[in-house]
Amino acid sequence: MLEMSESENIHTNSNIITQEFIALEDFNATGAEQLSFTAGDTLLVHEQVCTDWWWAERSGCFGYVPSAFLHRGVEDVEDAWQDEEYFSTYGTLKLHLEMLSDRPRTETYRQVIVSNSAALRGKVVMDLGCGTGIISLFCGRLAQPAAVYAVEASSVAEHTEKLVKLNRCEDVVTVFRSRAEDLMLPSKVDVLVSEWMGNCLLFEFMVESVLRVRDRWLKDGGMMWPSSASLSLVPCQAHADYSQKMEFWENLYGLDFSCLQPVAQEEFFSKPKFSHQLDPDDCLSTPCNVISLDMHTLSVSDLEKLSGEFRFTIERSGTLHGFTAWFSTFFHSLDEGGSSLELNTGPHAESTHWKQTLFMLDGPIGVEEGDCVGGAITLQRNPIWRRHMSITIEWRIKRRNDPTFCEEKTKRFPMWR
Ligand SMILES: N=C(N)NC/C=C/[C@H]1O[C@@H](n2cnc3c(N)ncnc32)[C@H](O)[C@@H]1O
Repeated sequence: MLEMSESENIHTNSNIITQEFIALEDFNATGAEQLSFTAGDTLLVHEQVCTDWWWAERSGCFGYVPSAFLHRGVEDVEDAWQDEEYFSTYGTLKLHLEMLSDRPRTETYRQVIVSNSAALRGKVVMDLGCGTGIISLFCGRLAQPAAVYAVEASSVAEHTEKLVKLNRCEDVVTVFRSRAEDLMLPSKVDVLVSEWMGNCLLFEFMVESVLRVRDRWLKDGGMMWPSSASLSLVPCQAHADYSQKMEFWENLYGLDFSCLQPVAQEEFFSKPKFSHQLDPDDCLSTPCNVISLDMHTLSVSDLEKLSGEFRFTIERSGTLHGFTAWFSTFFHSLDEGGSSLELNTGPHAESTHWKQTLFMLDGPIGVEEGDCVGGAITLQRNPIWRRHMSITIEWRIKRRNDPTFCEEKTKRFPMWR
């Protein structure tokens, strides 16, 4: 009769396993014995040959894969959406105060309701993720819709009920405390309005909830507000950030702390910096739209990976420290041929609580007027942590005065996992 410990040794050789893993990002094999895969693929790992390389299978192909790119299956992650934490952050007033204090944001939504007030008469509106209900109250007070469904999953909904009564909208506005995806409604809606935009447009991925609710509850021909959204990018200088976080270590009270610069690079510049206030004078080129989303046709699966190309001509000599991104959203008119309204969170518009997002490169690059910076940006949703993504920027620099020069690099910025 084998002792328990002996039987364990026989059956659990620490290397031989057969376990499903999910690819966190793309891997392109550099040798015949390696196995390529795409972010989100499921791989069957047969043997953890060593710490860094495992023997795995995908759709009948076998090969070595880098273990750092893999994560145990989603069932392993107790809460891929982190809803507990997410909705509790919206349960207090702090974030609502910040959003309500953002005048350009809130005023744009008010303007949308005012300029469509006649067409909203008798319509059914859903305000998805209504928070304190400000957009629903705009509808109830500035237009005459038949009904407004104010949907809010967090505990702030208790306050929303009181605000609806206090502002005499209870006969039009109904508050539903629920995740919008779980709603059972009396009818489909004519208009689905939501303020869902996160850092770099998509962070938090509340947009997935908006699309799912659109597919289930928006009438054919119904209106999405925002109707479309775009992500803009510009090559930029960031002398202040570079000096405060990197040059800072070179001469500290007469001492040399420069050996900490690689640590500073990792700690301060390996992730995007949000709420960055880009000075228009630090734009090295005319910004360009790299991604455009049509909210009437965008699908949830499109959100996994979105990418766009760019090609900038440097318009002023300076230092390329990185790229800055921001978004705009557009609100089409309910009236045929009516003009759209825009909420622009860029450096040339009135500042919003989002400000902009700065992506610092691994080292400043001198650029001259006429140089060309081309490349692509890819927003890759995290296959495990569903509210997160990584942003990869590939860029190459061609110099006007030196046709033989061509520097090509790529950098991946997790936001935030
Ligand atoms: N990040 C920006 N700009 N706005 C975030 C706005 C988020 C608000 O919408 C609510 N919310 C988010 N997702 C859902 C959902 N699926 N169902 C119901 N309520 C939801 C949150 O609790 C916040 O109050």
